[in-house]
Amino acid sequence: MDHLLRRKNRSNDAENGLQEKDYDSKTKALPRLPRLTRQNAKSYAVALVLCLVLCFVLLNAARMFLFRNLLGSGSQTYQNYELRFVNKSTAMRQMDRNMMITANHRINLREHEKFMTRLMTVLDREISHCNYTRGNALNLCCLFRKNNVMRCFPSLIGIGAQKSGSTVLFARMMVDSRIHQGDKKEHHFFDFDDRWVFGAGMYLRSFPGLNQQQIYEGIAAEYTPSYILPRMAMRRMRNLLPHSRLLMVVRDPVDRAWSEIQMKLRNDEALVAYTRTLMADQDISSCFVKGNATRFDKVFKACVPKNLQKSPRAFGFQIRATRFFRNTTRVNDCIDQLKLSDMPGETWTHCMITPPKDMIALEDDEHDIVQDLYRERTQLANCFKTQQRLCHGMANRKPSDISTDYLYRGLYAYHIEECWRWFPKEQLLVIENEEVKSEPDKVMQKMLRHAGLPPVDAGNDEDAWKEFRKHYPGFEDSTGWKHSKPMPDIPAKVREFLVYFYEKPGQRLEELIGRKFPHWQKPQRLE
Ligand SMILES: Nc1ncnc2c1ncn2[C@@H]1O[C@H](COP(=O)(O)OS(=O)(=O)O)[C@@H](OP(=O)(O)O)[C@H]1O
Repeated sequence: MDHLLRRKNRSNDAENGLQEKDYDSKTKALPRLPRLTRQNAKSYAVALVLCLVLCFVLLNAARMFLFRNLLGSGSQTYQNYELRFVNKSTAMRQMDRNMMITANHRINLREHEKFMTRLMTVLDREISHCNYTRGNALNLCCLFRKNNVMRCFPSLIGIGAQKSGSTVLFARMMVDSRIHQGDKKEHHFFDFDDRWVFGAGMYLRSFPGLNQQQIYEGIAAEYTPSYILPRMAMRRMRNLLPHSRLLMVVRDPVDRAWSEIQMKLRNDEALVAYTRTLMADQDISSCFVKGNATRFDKVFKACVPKNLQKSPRAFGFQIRATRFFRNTTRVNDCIDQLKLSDMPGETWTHCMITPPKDMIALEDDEHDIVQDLYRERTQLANCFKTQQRLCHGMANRKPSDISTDYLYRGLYAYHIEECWRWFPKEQLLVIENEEVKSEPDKVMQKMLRHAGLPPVDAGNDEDAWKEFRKHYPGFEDSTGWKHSKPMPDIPAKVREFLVYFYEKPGQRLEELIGRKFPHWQKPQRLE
Protein backbone atom coordinates (compact mmCIF):
# COMPACT_ATOMS: atom_id res chain seq x y z
CA MET A 1 0.00 0.00 0.00
CA ASP A 2 2.79 2.27 1.10
CA HIS A 3 4.67 1.33 -1.97
CA LEU A 4 1.73 2.15 -4.23
CA LEU A 5 1.22 5.45 -2.49
CA ARG A 6 4.89 6.37 -2.90
CA ARG A 7 4.71 5.48 -6.60
CA LYS A 8 1.62 7.65 -7.03
CA ASN A 9 3.39 10.55 -5.28
CA ARG A 10 6.41 10.06 -7.48
CA SER A 11 4.33 10.21 -10.63
CA ASN A 12 2.88 13.54 -9.31
CA ASP A 13 6.43 14.73 -8.58
CA ALA A 14 7.47 13.87 -12.10
CA GLU A 15 4.64 16.07 -13.35
CA ASN A 16 5.96 18.82 -11.07
CA GLY A 17 9.48 18.44 -12.51
CA LEU A 18 11.11 16.62 -9.56
CA GLN A 19 13.59 13.80 -10.33
CA GLU A 20 14.99 10.71 -8.54
CA LYS A 21 18.18 12.48 -7.48
CA ASP A 22 16.15 15.02 -5.50
CA TYR A 23 15.08 12.29 -3.01
CA ASP A 24 16.96 11.33 0.10
CA SER A 25 18.69 8.00 -0.71
CA LYS A 26 17.86 6.38 2.71
CA THR A 27 14.41 7.65 3.64
CA LYS A 28 13.26 8.18 0.03
CA ALA A 29 11.63 11.38 1.32
CA LEU A 30 12.07 14.81 -0.26
CA PRO A 31 14.93 16.75 1.35
CA ARG A 32 13.84 19.67 3.51
CA LEU A 33 14.32 23.15 2.07
CA PRO A 34 17.04 25.12 3.85
CA ARG A 35 15.47 26.68 6.94
CA LEU A 36 15.02 30.47 6.94
CA THR A 37 17.38 31.35 9.74
CA ARG A 38 17.61 34.78 11.35
CA GLN A 39 20.99 35.22 9.69
CA ASN A 40 19.90 34.70 6.08
CA ALA A 41 16.63 36.59 6.65
CA LYS A 42 18.77 39.60 7.50
CA SER A 43 20.82 39.20 4.33
CA TYR A 44 17.64 38.97 2.23
CA ALA A 45 16.32 42.15 3.85
CA VAL A 46 19.57 44.02 3.26
CA ALA A 47 19.65 42.90 -0.37
CA LEU A 48 16.05 44.00 -0.83
CA VAL A 49 16.70 47.45 0.65
CA LEU A 50 19.81 47.84 -1.52
CA CYS A 51 17.78 46.93 -4.59
CA LEU A 52 15.12 49.46 -3.71
CA VAL A 53 17.66 52.23 -3.10
CA LEU A 54 19.39 51.42 -6.39
CA CYS A 55 16.08 51.51 -8.27
CA PHE A 56 15.19 54.83 -6.67
CA VAL A 57 18.57 56.37 -7.56
CA LEU A 58 18.39 55.09 -11.13
CA LEU A 59 14.85 56.31 -11.61
CA ASN A 60 15.69 59.73 -10.24
CA ALA A 61 18.77 60.00 -12.42
CA ALA A 62 16.69 59.05 -15.45
CA ARG A 63 14.07 61.61 -14.51
CA MET A 64 16.67 64.37 -14.03
CA PHE A 65 18.29 63.46 -17.33
CA LEU A 66 14.96 63.57 -19.09
CA PHE A 67 13.93 66.92 -17.68
CA ARG A 68 17.30 68.57 -18.08
CA ASN A 69 18.15 67.40 -21.57
CA LEU A 70 14.92 66.64 -23.29
CA LEU A 71 12.21 68.82 -21.78
CA GLY A 72 14.20 71.67 -20.26
CA SER A 73 14.93 74.82 -22.19
CA GLY A 74 18.68 74.23 -22.32
CA SER A 75 20.91 77.23 -21.89
CA GLN A 76 17.91 79.42 -21.07
CA THR A 77 18.41 78.30 -17.45
CA TYR A 78 14.69 77.93 -16.85
CA GLN A 79 13.56 74.38 -16.34
CA ASN A 80 10.23 72.71 -16.65
CA TYR A 81 9.25 70.56 -13.77
CA GLU A 82 7.14 67.55 -13.44
CA LEU A 83 3.95 68.26 -11.63
CA ARG A 84 3.61 66.86 -8.16
CA PHE A 85 0.28 67.03 -6.48
CA VAL A 86 0.27 67.35 -2.73
CA ASN A 87 -2.22 68.62 -0.22
CA LYS A 88 -2.50 72.17 -1.44
CA SER A 89 -3.27 74.00 1.73
CA THR A 90 -0.35 72.32 3.51
CA ALA A 91 1.95 73.19 0.65
CA MET A 92 0.78 76.79 0.66
CA ARG A 93 1.48 77.02 4.37
CA GLN A 94 4.91 75.48 3.89
CA MET A 95 5.55 77.98 1.18
CA ASP A 96 4.62 80.74 3.59
CA ARG A 97 7.11 79.47 6.10
CA ASN A 98 10.07 78.20 4.17
CA MET A 99 10.36 79.47 0.71
CA MET A 100 12.53 82.44 0.05
CA ILE A 101 14.08 83.17 -3.28
CA THR A 102 16.31 85.95 -4.46
CA ALA A 103 14.25 88.79 -5.81
CA ASN A 104 16.67 90.49 -8.15
CA HIS A 105 16.22 89.83 -11.80
CA ARG A 106 19.41 87.89 -12.25
CA ILE A 107 17.82 84.66 -11.19
CA ASN A 108 19.94 82.31 -9.17
CA LEU A 109 19.46 79.02 -10.97
CA ARG A 110 19.59 76.76 -7.93
CA GLU A 111 17.15 78.91 -6.03
CA HIS A 112 15.02 79.15 -9.11
CA GLU A 113 14.83 75.39 -9.48
CA LYS A 114 13.83 75.05 -5.85
CA PHE A 115 11.24 77.74 -6.42
CA MET A 116 9.77 76.02 -9.45
CA THR A 117 9.58 72.70 -7.68
CA ARG A 118 7.77 74.28 -4.78
CA LEU A 119 5.53 76.23 -7.11
CA MET A 120 4.43 72.98 -8.68
CA THR A 121 3.41 71.61 -5.33
CA VAL A 122 0.90 74.40 -4.92
CA LEU A 123 -0.53 74.09 -8.39
CA ASP A 124 -2.83 71.29 -9.47
CA ARG A 125 -2.96 68.46 -11.93
CA GLU A 126 -4.52 70.66 -14.56
CA ILE A 127 -1.24 72.54 -14.94
CA SER A 128 1.48 70.75 -16.83
CA HIS A 129 4.39 73.14 -16.26
CA CYS A 130 5.38 76.74 -15.59
CA ASN A 131 8.10 78.97 -16.95
CA TYR A 132 9.39 82.49 -16.72
CA THR A 133 9.21 84.15 -20.10
CA ARG A 134 11.20 87.22 -20.91
CA GLY A 135 9.58 89.61 -23.30
CA ASN A 136 8.93 93.23 -22.50
CA ALA A 137 8.42 92.14 -18.91
CA LEU A 138 9.26 89.08 -16.88
CA ASN A 139 6.13 86.93 -16.79
CA LEU A 140 5.57 83.73 -14.88
CA CYS A 141 3.23 81.66 -17.05
CA CYS A 142 1.87 78.13 -16.80
CA LEU A 143 0.49 75.75 -19.37
CA PHE A 144 -2.89 74.18 -18.63
CA ARG A 145 -3.40 70.68 -19.94
CA LYS A 146 -6.95 71.42 -20.95
CA ASN A 147 -6.92 73.02 -24.40
CA ASN A 148 -3.18 73.81 -24.03
CA VAL A 149 -3.99 77.24 -22.62
CA MET A 150 -1.18 79.41 -21.28
CA ARG A 151 -2.02 81.77 -18.41
CA CYS A 152 0.27 84.19 -16.64
CA PHE A 153 0.41 85.33 -13.04
CA PRO A 154 0.11 89.09 -12.72
CA SER A 155 3.41 90.91 -13.14
CA LEU A 156 1.89 94.21 -12.06
CA ILE A 157 -0.07 94.22 -8.81
CA GLY A 158 -1.78 97.19 -7.21
CA ILE A 159 -1.51 96.77 -3.46
CA GLY A 160 -3.01 99.94 -2.00
CA ALA A 161 -4.39 102.17 -0.78
CA GLN A 162 -8.13 101.73 -0.64
CA LYS A 163 -10.13 104.80 -1.75
CA SER A 164 -7.10 106.43 -3.35
CA GLY A 165 -8.01 106.16 -7.01
CA SER A 166 -7.14 102.52 -7.61
CA THR A 167 -10.23 101.88 -9.73
CA VAL A 168 -9.64 104.72 -12.16
CA LEU A 169 -6.03 103.62 -12.58
CA PHE A 170 -7.08 100.03 -13.15
CA ALA A 171 -9.73 101.19 -15.63
CA ARG A 172 -7.01 103.10 -17.49
CA MET A 173 -4.95 99.92 -17.71
CA MET A 174 -7.88 98.17 -19.36
CA VAL A 175 -7.65 100.47 -22.35
CA ASP A 176 -4.12 99.23 -23.03
CA SER A 177 -4.48 95.99 -24.96
CA ARG A 178 -1.15 94.70 -23.61
CA ILE A 179 -2.42 94.60 -20.02
CA HIS A 180 -4.57 91.57 -19.35
CA GLN A 181 -6.95 91.58 -16.40
CA GLY A 182 -8.66 88.70 -14.74
CA ASP A 183 -12.32 88.14 -14.03
CA LYS A 184 -12.33 90.84 -11.34
CA LYS A 185 -10.43 93.92 -10.29
CA GLU A 186 -9.78 92.73 -6.75
CA HIS A 187 -8.80 89.08 -6.45
CA HIS A 188 -8.05 89.12 -2.70
CA PHE A 189 -5.93 86.02 -3.23
CA PHE A 190 -3.03 86.92 -0.94
CA ASP A 191 -5.00 88.56 1.84
CA PHE A 192 -8.01 86.23 2.25
CA ASP A 193 -6.95 82.98 3.89
CA ASP A 194 -9.89 81.09 2.43
CA ARG A 195 -8.77 82.01 -1.11
CA TRP A 196 -5.07 81.45 -0.48
CA VAL A 197 -5.60 77.87 0.68
CA PHE A 198 -7.40 77.05 -2.57
CA GLY A 199 -4.02 77.30 -4.19
CA ALA A 200 -2.20 79.27 -6.82
CA GLY A 201 -3.90 77.24 -9.58
CA MET A 202 -7.24 78.75 -8.70
CA TYR A 203 -5.72 82.25 -8.77
CA LEU A 204 -4.11 81.63 -12.12
CA ARG A 205 -7.34 80.29 -13.56
CA SER A 206 -9.01 83.65 -13.04
CA PHE A 207 -6.64 85.26 -15.58
CA PRO A 208 -7.23 84.92 -19.32
CA GLY A 209 -5.43 82.48 -21.60
CA LEU A 210 -2.75 84.25 -23.63
CA ASN A 211 -0.89 83.43 -26.83
CA GLN A 212 2.89 83.68 -27.27
CA GLN A 213 2.77 87.17 -28.70
CA GLN A 214 0.53 88.51 -25.96
CA ILE A 215 2.88 87.05 -23.38
CA TYR A 216 5.90 88.48 -25.13
CA GLU A 217 4.42 91.96 -25.49
CA GLY A 218 2.28 92.31 -22.41
CA ILE A 219 1.53 91.37 -18.84
CA ALA A 220 -1.31 90.28 -16.59
CA ALA A 221 -2.34 92.69 -13.82
CA GLU A 222 -4.66 92.98 -10.86
CA TYR A 223 -5.43 95.56 -8.18
CA THR A 224 -6.46 94.63 -4.65
CA PRO A 225 -5.98 97.74 -2.50
CA SER A 226 -6.01 95.76 0.75
CA TYR A 227 -2.92 93.65 -0.07
CA ILE A 228 -0.84 96.26 1.69
CA LEU A 229 -2.63 95.69 5.01
CA PRO A 230 -1.93 92.25 6.43
CA ARG A 231 1.69 91.23 6.70
CA MET A 232 0.75 87.77 5.48
CA ALA A 233 -0.26 89.10 2.07
CA MET A 234 3.10 90.72 1.38
CA ARG A 235 4.99 87.63 2.44
CA ARG A 236 2.85 85.31 0.37
CA MET A 237 3.17 87.54 -2.65
CA ARG A 238 6.90 87.66 -2.28
CA ASN A 239 7.01 83.87 -2.06
CA LEU A 240 4.87 83.22 -5.08
CA LEU A 241 5.63 86.21 -7.31
CA PRO A 242 8.95 87.65 -6.17
CA HIS A 243 9.48 89.55 -9.42
CA SER A 244 6.13 91.28 -9.54
CA ARG A 245 6.08 95.03 -9.87
CA LEU A 246 3.96 96.68 -7.20
CA LEU A 247 1.92 99.82 -7.30
CA MET A 248 0.57 101.98 -4.49
CA VAL A 249 -1.44 105.17 -4.71
CA VAL A 250 -1.49 107.39 -1.64
CA ARG A 251 -4.05 110.07 -0.96
CA ASP A 252 -4.39 112.69 1.78
CA PRO A 253 -5.25 110.24 4.59
CA VAL A 254 -7.96 112.55 5.93
CA ASP A 255 -9.85 112.48 2.64
CA ARG A 256 -9.13 108.80 2.22
CA ALA A 257 -10.66 107.95 5.58
CA TRP A 258 -13.73 110.08 4.90
CA SER A 259 -14.18 108.40 1.54
CA GLU A 260 -14.00 104.98 3.25
CA ILE A 261 -16.53 106.00 5.89
CA GLN A 262 -18.91 107.13 3.16
CA MET A 263 -18.48 103.94 1.20
CA LYS A 264 -19.28 101.83 4.23
CA LEU A 265 -22.33 103.90 5.07
CA ARG A 266 -23.56 103.40 1.50
CA ASN A 267 -23.00 99.68 1.92
CA ASP A 268 -24.93 99.61 5.16
CA GLU A 269 -27.82 101.61 3.78
CA ALA A 270 -28.09 99.19 0.90
CA LEU A 271 -27.99 96.26 3.31
CA VAL A 272 -30.80 97.69 5.42
CA ALA A 273 -32.90 98.25 2.31
CA TYR A 274 -32.28 94.66 1.22
CA THR A 275 -33.20 93.30 4.65
CA ARG A 276 -36.43 95.30 4.67
CA THR A 277 -37.35 93.95 1.22
CA LEU A 278 -36.89 90.37 2.39
CA MET A 279 -38.69 90.83 5.68
CA ALA A 280 -41.63 92.63 4.15
CA ASP A 281 -42.47 89.29 2.54
CA GLN A 282 -44.30 87.20 5.16
CA ASP A 283 -43.48 83.91 3.41
CA ILE A 284 -39.75 84.59 3.45
CA SER A 285 -39.62 85.83 7.02
CA SER A 286 -41.63 82.94 8.49
CA CYS A 287 -39.56 80.51 6.41
CA PHE A 288 -36.42 82.01 8.06
CA VAL A 289 -37.89 81.70 11.52
CA LYS A 290 -38.69 78.02 10.95
CA GLY A 291 -35.31 77.29 9.36
CA ASN A 292 -32.29 75.67 10.97
CA ALA A 293 -30.29 78.54 12.35
CA THR A 294 -26.89 76.83 12.34
CA ARG A 295 -26.74 76.59 8.54
CA PHE A 296 -28.18 79.88 7.49
CA ASP A 297 -26.79 79.60 3.96
CA LYS A 298 -29.06 76.60 3.38
CA VAL A 299 -32.07 78.33 4.93
CA PHE A 300 -31.35 81.34 2.74
CA LYS A 301 -31.27 79.25 -0.43
CA ALA A 302 -34.51 77.50 0.51
CA CYS A 303 -36.43 80.62 1.52
CA VAL A 304 -35.31 83.42 -0.81
CA PRO A 305 -36.43 83.65 -4.45
CA LYS A 306 -33.63 83.28 -7.01
CA ASN A 307 -33.67 86.90 -8.21
CA LEU A 308 -33.15 88.20 -4.65
CA GLN A 309 -30.40 85.65 -4.04
CA LYS A 310 -28.44 87.26 -6.85
CA SER A 311 -28.45 90.70 -5.24
CA PRO A 312 -24.98 92.10 -4.42
CA ARG A 313 -26.26 92.53 -0.88
CA ALA A 314 -27.09 88.83 -0.44
CA PHE A 315 -23.62 87.97 0.82
CA GLY A 316 -23.48 90.72 3.44
CA PHE A 317 -27.00 89.84 4.51
CA GLN A 318 -26.10 86.18 5.04
CA ILE A 319 -23.04 87.03 7.08
CA ARG A 320 -25.03 89.30 9.32
CA ALA A 321 -27.97 86.93 9.59
CA THR A 322 -25.71 84.00 10.50
CA ARG A 323 -24.26 86.02 13.36
CA PHE A 324 -27.75 87.12 14.38
CA PHE A 325 -28.98 83.55 14.54
CA ARG A 326 -25.98 82.33 16.49
CA ASN A 327 -26.55 85.01 19.06
CA THR A 328 -29.82 83.42 20.17
CA THR A 329 -29.88 85.09 23.59
CA ARG A 330 -29.95 88.46 21.99
CA VAL A 331 -32.58 87.41 19.50
CA ASN A 332 -34.79 85.94 22.22
CA ASP A 333 -34.31 88.99 24.41
CA CYS A 334 -35.20 91.20 21.57
CA ILE A 335 -38.29 89.21 20.65
CA ASP A 336 -39.37 89.01 24.29
CA GLN A 337 -39.00 92.71 24.73
CA LEU A 338 -40.93 93.52 21.63
CA LYS A 339 -43.61 90.91 22.23
CA LEU A 340 -44.10 90.78 18.50
CA SER A 341 -43.67 87.07 17.98
CA ASP A 342 -47.02 86.90 16.18
CA MET A 343 -45.44 89.09 13.50
CA PRO A 344 -42.24 87.20 12.77
CA GLY A 345 -41.24 89.34 9.80
CA GLU A 346 -41.42 92.63 11.65
CA THR A 347 -39.72 91.24 14.74
CA TRP A 348 -36.99 89.70 12.72
CA THR A 349 -36.31 92.88 10.79
CA HIS A 350 -36.29 94.95 13.92
CA CYS A 351 -34.08 92.58 15.90
CA MET A 352 -31.65 92.04 13.09
CA ILE A 353 -31.09 95.54 11.88
CA THR A 354 -31.15 97.26 15.26
CA PRO A 355 -27.54 96.98 16.31
CA PRO A 356 -26.67 95.53 19.69
CA LYS A 357 -24.55 97.74 21.92
CA ASP A 358 -21.30 96.08 20.94
CA MET A 359 -21.83 96.66 17.25
CA ILE A 360 -21.34 99.93 15.44
CA ALA A 361 -24.57 101.77 14.75
CA LEU A 362 -26.02 101.40 11.30
CA GLU A 363 -27.02 104.98 10.87
CA ASP A 364 -23.85 106.64 12.01
CA ASP A 365 -24.13 110.30 12.77
CA GLU A 366 -21.20 112.55 13.37
CA HIS A 367 -20.99 111.50 17.01
CA ASP A 368 -20.94 107.78 16.16
CA ILE A 369 -18.23 108.26 13.58
CA VAL A 370 -16.01 110.09 16.03
CA GLN A 371 -16.70 107.31 18.58
CA ASP A 372 -15.63 104.72 15.99
CA LEU A 373 -12.45 106.64 15.32
CA TYR A 374 -11.63 106.97 19.03
CA ARG A 375 -12.17 103.27 19.50
CA GLU A 376 -9.92 102.39 16.58
CA ARG A 377 -7.24 104.79 17.79
CA THR A 378 -7.21 103.11 21.23
CA GLN A 379 -7.04 99.66 19.68
CA LEU A 380 -4.23 100.68 17.38
CA ALA A 381 -2.29 102.29 20.20
CA ASN A 382 -2.53 99.07 22.23
CA CYS A 383 -1.55 97.01 19.25
CA PHE A 384 1.50 99.11 18.42
CA LYS A 385 2.52 99.25 22.09
CA THR A 386 2.71 95.48 22.25
CA GLN A 387 5.01 95.50 19.22
CA GLN A 388 2.66 93.46 17.13
CA ARG A 389 3.30 93.98 13.48
CA LEU A 390 -0.20 93.11 12.47
CA CYS A 391 -2.78 95.61 13.63
CA HIS A 392 -5.11 95.16 10.68
CA GLY A 393 -8.74 94.34 11.40
CA MET A 394 -8.52 95.64 14.94
CA ALA A 395 -11.56 97.84 14.74
CA ASN A 396 -15.05 96.47 14.94
CA ARG A 397 -16.61 95.30 11.77
CA LYS A 398 -19.51 97.05 10.19
CA PRO A 399 -22.73 95.09 9.76
CA SER A 400 -21.93 94.55 6.09
CA ASP A 401 -18.87 92.77 7.41
CA ILE A 402 -16.28 94.96 5.81
CA SER A 403 -13.60 95.79 8.33
CA THR A 404 -13.45 99.40 9.35
CA ASP A 405 -9.78 100.23 9.46
CA TYR A 406 -10.40 103.90 8.84
CA LEU A 407 -7.22 105.00 10.57
CA TYR A 408 -4.99 102.01 9.98
CA ARG A 409 -5.30 102.12 6.21
CA GLY A 410 -3.90 105.65 6.12
CA LEU A 411 -0.66 104.76 7.94
CA TYR A 412 1.14 104.62 4.62
CA ALA A 413 4.70 104.81 5.95
CA TYR A 414 4.13 101.80 8.15
CA HIS A 415 2.67 99.82 5.24
CA ILE A 416 5.41 100.80 2.82
CA GLU A 417 8.08 99.75 5.31
CA GLU A 418 6.32 96.43 5.65
CA CYS A 419 6.31 96.02 1.89
CA TRP A 420 10.02 96.82 1.70
CA ARG A 421 10.74 94.07 4.18
CA TRP A 422 9.68 91.62 1.50
CA PHE A 423 10.36 93.35 -1.80
CA PRO A 424 13.29 95.42 -3.04
CA LYS A 425 12.42 99.10 -2.90
CA GLU A 426 12.57 99.58 -6.66
CA GLN A 427 9.78 97.07 -7.16
CA LEU A 428 7.26 99.37 -5.48
CA LEU A 429 6.04 102.46 -7.30
CA VAL A 430 4.32 105.04 -5.09
CA ILE A 431 2.01 107.49 -6.84
CA GLU A 432 -0.02 110.28 -5.35
CA ASN A 433 -3.76 110.52 -5.94
CA GLU A 434 -3.44 114.18 -6.94
CA GLU A 435 -1.14 113.12 -9.78
CA VAL A 436 -3.71 110.60 -10.98
CA LYS A 437 -6.25 113.41 -11.11
CA SER A 438 -4.14 116.17 -12.60
CA GLU A 439 -1.66 114.30 -14.81
CA PRO A 440 -3.21 110.95 -15.65
CA ASP A 441 -1.15 110.46 -18.81
CA LYS A 442 2.12 111.05 -17.01
CA VAL A 443 1.06 108.60 -14.31
CA MET A 444 0.19 105.99 -16.91
CA GLN A 445 3.56 106.35 -18.62
CA LYS A 446 5.29 106.00 -15.25
CA MET A 447 3.26 102.92 -14.46
CA LEU A 448 3.92 101.28 -17.83
CA ARG A 449 7.65 101.89 -17.53
CA HIS A 450 7.56 100.44 -14.03
CA ALA A 451 5.84 97.32 -15.38
CA GLY A 452 8.47 97.02 -18.09
CA LEU A 453 6.20 97.97 -20.98
CA PRO A 454 7.17 100.61 -23.56
CA PRO A 455 4.94 103.65 -22.92
CA VAL A 456 2.13 104.31 -25.41
CA ASP A 457 -0.78 106.73 -25.50
CA ALA A 458 -3.00 105.58 -22.63
CA GLY A 459 -6.38 106.95 -23.73
CA ASN A 460 -8.64 109.01 -21.50
CA ASP A 461 -10.76 108.54 -18.36
CA GLU A 462 -14.03 108.34 -20.26
CA ASP A 463 -12.92 105.42 -22.41
CA ALA A 464 -11.43 103.83 -19.34
CA TRP A 465 -14.71 103.91 -17.37
CA LYS A 466 -16.62 102.61 -20.37
CA GLU A 467 -14.27 99.66 -20.63
CA PHE A 468 -14.34 99.06 -16.90
CA ARG A 469 -18.15 99.01 -16.66
CA LYS A 470 -18.35 96.70 -19.66
CA HIS A 471 -16.09 94.15 -17.96
CA TYR A 472 -17.27 94.51 -14.39
CA PRO A 473 -20.92 95.57 -14.55
CA GLY A 474 -21.68 94.71 -10.91
CA PHE A 475 -18.65 96.41 -9.39
CA GLU A 476 -20.19 99.67 -8.20
CA ASP A 477 -23.24 97.97 -6.70
CA SER A 478 -21.50 95.10 -5.01
CA THR A 479 -18.73 97.17 -3.43
CA GLY A 480 -20.70 100.25 -2.49
CA TRP A 481 -18.38 102.14 -4.83
CA LYS A 482 -19.90 105.17 -6.48
CA HIS A 483 -17.87 107.00 -9.03
CA SER A 484 -20.04 110.03 -9.56
CA LYS A 485 -22.09 110.41 -6.36
CA PRO A 486 -21.29 113.74 -4.66
CA MET A 487 -19.73 113.28 -1.25
CA PRO A 488 -21.18 115.07 1.77
CA ASP A 489 -18.73 117.47 3.39
CA ILE A 490 -16.62 116.04 6.13
CA PRO A 491 -17.99 117.20 9.54
CA ALA A 492 -15.66 119.59 11.39
CA LYS A 493 -15.14 117.27 14.37
CA VAL A 494 -14.26 114.31 12.19
CA ARG A 495 -11.84 116.39 10.16
CA GLU A 496 -10.16 117.73 13.28
CA PHE A 497 -9.73 114.26 14.71
CA LEU A 498 -8.23 112.91 11.50
CA VAL A 499 -5.94 115.85 10.84
CA TYR A 500 -4.36 115.61 14.30
CA PHE A 501 -4.14 111.83 14.12
CA TYR A 502 -2.27 111.87 10.81
CA GLU A 503 0.14 114.72 11.58
CA LYS A 504 3.05 112.49 12.59
CA PRO A 505 2.36 109.56 10.24
CA GLY A 506 2.29 112.12 7.39
CA GLN A 507 5.72 113.46 8.35
CA ARG A 508 7.03 109.92 8.63
CA LEU A 509 5.87 109.18 5.09
CA GLU A 510 7.56 112.30 3.72
CA GLU A 511 10.84 111.28 5.36
CA LEU A 512 10.55 107.69 4.25
CA ILE A 513 9.98 108.24 0.56
CA GLY A 514 11.74 111.61 0.38
CA ARG A 515 8.80 113.48 -1.05
CA LYS A 516 6.62 116.34 0.23
CA PHE A 517 2.85 116.43 0.24
CA PRO A 518 2.27 120.15 0.85
CA HIS A 519 -1.45 120.16 0.09
CA TRP A 520 -2.34 117.42 2.58
CA GLN A 521 -4.35 118.70 5.52
CA LYS A 522 -2.21 119.70 8.51
CA PRO A 523 -3.13 121.00 11.98
CA GLN A 524 -1.69 124.46 11.24
CA ARG A 525 -4.19 124.86 8.43
CA LEU A 526 -7.14 124.15 10.73
CA GLU A 527 -6.48 127.21 12.87
N1 LIG B 1 -9.47 110.39 -12.01
C1 LIG B 1 -9.40 110.23 -10.69
N2 LIG B 1 -8.28 110.54 -10.03
C2 LIG B 1 -8.18 110.38 -8.71
N3 LIG B 1 -9.20 109.90 -7.93
C3 LIG B 1 -10.33 109.58 -8.54
C4 LIG B 1 -10.50 109.71 -9.93
N4 LIG B 1 -11.71 109.27 -10.25
C5 LIG B 1 -12.30 108.91 -9.10
N5 LIG B 1 -11.48 109.09 -8.08
C6 LIG B 1 -11.75 108.88 -6.64
O1 LIG B 1 -11.13 107.70 -6.15
C7 LIG B 1 -11.85 107.30 -4.99
C8 LIG B 1 -12.09 105.81 -5.04
O2 LIG B 1 -10.87 105.19 -4.90
P1 LIG B 1 -10.68 103.67 -5.26
O3 LIG B 1 -11.05 103.44 -6.65
O4 LIG B 1 -9.30 103.30 -4.86
O5 LIG B 1 -11.75 102.97 -4.31
S1 LIG B 1 -11.79 101.43 -3.92
O6 LIG B 1 -10.72 101.19 -2.98
O7 LIG B 1 -11.68 100.64 -5.13
O8 LIG B 1 -13.10 101.25 -3.29
C9 LIG B 1 -13.16 108.07 -4.98
O9 LIG B 1 -13.06 109.05 -3.97
P2 LIG B 1 -14.31 109.68 -3.20
O10 LIG B 1 -15.17 110.29 -4.24
O11 LIG B 1 -13.72 110.66 -2.27
O12 LIG B 1 -14.98 108.55 -2.50
C10 LIG B 1 -13.19 108.63 -6.38
O13 LIG B 1 -13.92 109.84 -6.44
